[in-house]
Amino acid sequence: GLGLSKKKDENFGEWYSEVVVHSEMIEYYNISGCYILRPWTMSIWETMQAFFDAEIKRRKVKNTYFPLFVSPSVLEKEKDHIEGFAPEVAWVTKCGKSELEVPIAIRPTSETIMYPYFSKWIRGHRDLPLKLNQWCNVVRWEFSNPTPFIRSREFLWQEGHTAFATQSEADEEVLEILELYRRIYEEYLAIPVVKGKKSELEKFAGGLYTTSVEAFIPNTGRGVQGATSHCLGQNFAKMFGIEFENEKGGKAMVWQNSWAYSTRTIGVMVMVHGDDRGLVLPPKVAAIQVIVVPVPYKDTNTKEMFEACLTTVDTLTEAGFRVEADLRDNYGPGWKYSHWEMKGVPLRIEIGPRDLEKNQVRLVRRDNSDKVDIPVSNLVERVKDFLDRIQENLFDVAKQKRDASIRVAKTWDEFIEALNQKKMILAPWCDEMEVEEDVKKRTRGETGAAKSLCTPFEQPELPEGTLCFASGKAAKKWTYWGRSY
Ligand SMILES: O=C1CCCN[C@@H]1CCCn1cnc2ccccc2c1=O
Repeated sequence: GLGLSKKKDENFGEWYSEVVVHSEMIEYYNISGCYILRPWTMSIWETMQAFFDAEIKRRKVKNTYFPLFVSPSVLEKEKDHIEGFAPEVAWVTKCGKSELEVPIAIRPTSETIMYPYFSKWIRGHRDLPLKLNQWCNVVRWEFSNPTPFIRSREFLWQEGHTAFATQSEADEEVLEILELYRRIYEEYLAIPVVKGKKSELEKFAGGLYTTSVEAFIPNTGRGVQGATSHCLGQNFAKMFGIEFENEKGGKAMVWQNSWAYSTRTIGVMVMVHGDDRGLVLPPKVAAIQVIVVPVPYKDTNTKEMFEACLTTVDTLTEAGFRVEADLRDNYGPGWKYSHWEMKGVPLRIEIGPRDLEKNQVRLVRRDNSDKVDIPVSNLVERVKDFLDRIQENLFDVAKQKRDASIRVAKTWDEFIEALNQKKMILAPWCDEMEVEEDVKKRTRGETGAAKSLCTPFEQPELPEGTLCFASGKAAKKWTYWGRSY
């Protein structure tokens, strides 16, 4: 029947699995770690894609499409780039009944697929900057517990790959793209994120430095890397011989970036905003922002009521909202309320006999259940106001909960205490890699070790003499730590 059998605060993992299925976003698939993305998911993905694609096109990034398959010699071009990831690479070893001479890898990311051609296409400084992006799927055959959207063996993403003549151009773009990722989370998904730099241990090993937007799930006390924007330096240029003749006629290697966000964003949204009645969609990404439900009484004139519903749909559609009416006569209003609440539709409009008489409608908010009767004459402006308030409120509530989950820790004991209370920890750190490795060892447990999440660009004051929470050495920076997905 309708309704969730698990509560968010009691059994988060099962609550999450139920919500993504009952809201008709996901269908489980008979291969572990693979999921069917249903239209309710794809419409969210497409809304974010429309925003991001338009923004990168404004920045003269061009979309391209490279093959899914990569040969081993190319994939393993740079040992240290691939070694940590090798176990996750999926291979095609046969077709039909015959073995392939040479196995072929399925792309887990496209650096090694693209960069031989960057080398071929980039000859002179006029070929720069080269800015390409592709919207595609990637495959990483992970073995840690699969979770819809958050950790799947195949996922959709965009991967941007750019090449510049100078480091400063690359540095500038890294942060421009990171700001777009912040906007996706904060302005579309209504999720607060921290912008920062990854540690040497957590960064993309093939790159120079990694920046990221970090989200947090208060219920599980886990951080989640929301999106990444890497400066690759000249590392891949050296590997693949990507050099150009500069204005002075000399040879120089290019400076590169790569950046991505994926369908993981959607899982974070479900986790942050969902409640015990199901999904809660921010209006900006909701496929249906307003659902109109007739509330017929025993002898009501349903014809007049349905007409009022359809007129409401037309008026709001013309005003630019995504609105539908549920006029199915095989379900009652109560069933419809639960159904559309489970699917997270931000605003419901009820039209009953009394509403018809008074030429009004009832608005019901999904986020806080507020309801108000409004005259039909004010319909468009009140619906716009309600949807804007829902979008803001979802962000404000999520930010309040995230901020309440942050603890400052200056000593190891304070750190462990906060970790056990499922907090995101801001701690002064000496920035030594061995110390971070030690923290991982000392916090290893059945729910996973703590790791650094990022060093926020917004650094609080670090008084002279502040000591590292883990090593006792002189602290160099404030860094966020926590368990993570
Ligand atoms: O994040 C991004 C942004 C988009 C382009 N790629 C970079 C870095 C990807 C790092 N990575 C991540 N998993 C992998 C898994 C198998 C093989 C290689 C890799 C791998 O290189």
